[in-house]
Amino acid sequence: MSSPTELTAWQKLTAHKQEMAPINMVSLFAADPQRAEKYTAQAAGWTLDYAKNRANDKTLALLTDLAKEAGLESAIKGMFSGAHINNTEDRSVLHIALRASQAQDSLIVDGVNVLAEVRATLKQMEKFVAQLHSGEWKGYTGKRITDVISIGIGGSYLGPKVVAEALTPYEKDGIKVHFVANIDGSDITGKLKLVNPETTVFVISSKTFGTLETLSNANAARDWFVSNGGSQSDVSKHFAAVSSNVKKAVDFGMAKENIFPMWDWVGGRYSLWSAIGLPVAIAVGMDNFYALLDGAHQMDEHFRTAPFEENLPVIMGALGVWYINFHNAQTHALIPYDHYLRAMPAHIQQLDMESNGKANLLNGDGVETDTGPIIWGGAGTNGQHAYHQLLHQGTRLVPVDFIAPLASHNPIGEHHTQLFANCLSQSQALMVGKTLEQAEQELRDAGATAEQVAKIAPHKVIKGNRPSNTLLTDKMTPATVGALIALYEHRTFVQGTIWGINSFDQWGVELGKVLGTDIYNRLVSDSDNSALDASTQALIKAFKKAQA
Ligand SMILES: O=P(O)(O)OC[C@H]1O[C@H](O)[C@H](O)[C@@H](O)[C@@H]1O
Repeated sequence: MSSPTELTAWQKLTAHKQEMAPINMVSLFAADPQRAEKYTAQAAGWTLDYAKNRANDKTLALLTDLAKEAGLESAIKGMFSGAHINNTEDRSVLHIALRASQAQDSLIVDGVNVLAEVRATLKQMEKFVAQLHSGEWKGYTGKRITDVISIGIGGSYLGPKVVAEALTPYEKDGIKVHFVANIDGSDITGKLKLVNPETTVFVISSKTFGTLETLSNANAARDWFVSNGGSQSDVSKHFAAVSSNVKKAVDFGMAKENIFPMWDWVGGRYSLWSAIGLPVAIAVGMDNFYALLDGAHQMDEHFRTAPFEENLPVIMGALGVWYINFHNAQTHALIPYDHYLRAMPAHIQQLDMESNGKANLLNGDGVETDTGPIIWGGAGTNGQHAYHQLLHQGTRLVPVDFIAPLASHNPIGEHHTQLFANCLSQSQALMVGKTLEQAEQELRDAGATAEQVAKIAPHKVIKGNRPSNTLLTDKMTPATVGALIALYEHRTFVQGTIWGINSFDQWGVELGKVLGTDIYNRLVSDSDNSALDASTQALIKAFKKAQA
């Protein structure tokens, strides 16, 4: 595809931006009493309120046109039918298949019924999880398993960790799940201190079984295991793997039946729905894991079938494009008002930034527009006492997604009502702001002198007109958490399709890996570094001096 800037709708949106410039959101609400109702859409247990955006009916119609002109309808069909939409790796993109296997019999891709493979793997997971929880699975001294340490990084870590945390209220008793990712030895050292080799199982999650961090941590875990009572022949009782590289996992010492398959049509950052989600299934049980898959499937079906005007991923994706490309927004914040979802921004950060951090169109030409924004965020209300100042009065436009459940899993005192009030007040404050007159009046009411009013009031002005979406659900359950993450996956795809980029490869990650190996070799040898830049040479020297 050629640049989206050549699309008619893009050009109309450029002109429309000028039309909209003098209009603020408050006046849009005043002009249309139906606005809140009209700009609300629902799917898979979630309600999206997108009324607090710099958009009117014309904006939304043009954004829908843009998505259509960019080929989103056929891109969605391509994804759901298993077309090789990941064109640089010549692969299908089928995370949707991982959550369709309970609802649909077959999906034939490249001659194979991928849903049959998915179902077989789910059965294998069921067995493993049941054996662990029933105590049938025993450690090398005959004791039942009390702890599982999941070792993986990137998509083989973030998704499972974030979902396991999000589903804390659903944790089953008896087995505690821990996560290790970083090559920093402090990570695994800290976790190993918490567990006993006799009662611990390690799940090594790596699609490639070739990722440096994961292999180093897996080796460290095995060394710890055999130097704390276990023997080499016991390794198979205490180690399982999730990987598409069975040979490497067997070479490590895993029993074949404890290796859970993955497929090249699942991208790392979309893999939590596969056996990469095994730690989640262990933590909350297979019943809840199936509910998670089902929630995501509900969102898939909505995305696949709902008209664009009512389609949550399309609305959110297109509005994102509106801010990134027509208002120069550089970042996008996710603020969950739910303690258990506090790490969600980190998962969506990988999902979105690794997917849409691209500068080439599908045909290889350079893009002419900005693509993926910087995704960031954190739990409300904590952020209100940290970075929200910039959201309200900073010079940058930061569109925000507020995410909140209507009911809490821990309804003590007035906590949840206060939490929810804060969530609503933030989106309201971002939109409404405070005028100079209001600030002056406020100061006068508080007894300030005329001089104080003149001095302080300008600092209290908040321009407002800052956009946000609010996503509400009754309660955070396995199904609603699944649907929420699927919503962001599809939103990412919508934006990538509008920009004409491939959201499913990640070539940019490779250079750092290659150079990392090169520098490592230099740190452990007396190599001639004179050809390197002076800064890197000096830093290598500093490290070597410290080791001497
Ligand atoms: O699962 P693995 O093969 O170990 O990969 C782990 C991670 O490594 C990479 O560097 C990729 O950028 C991620 O997308 C991937 O999830």
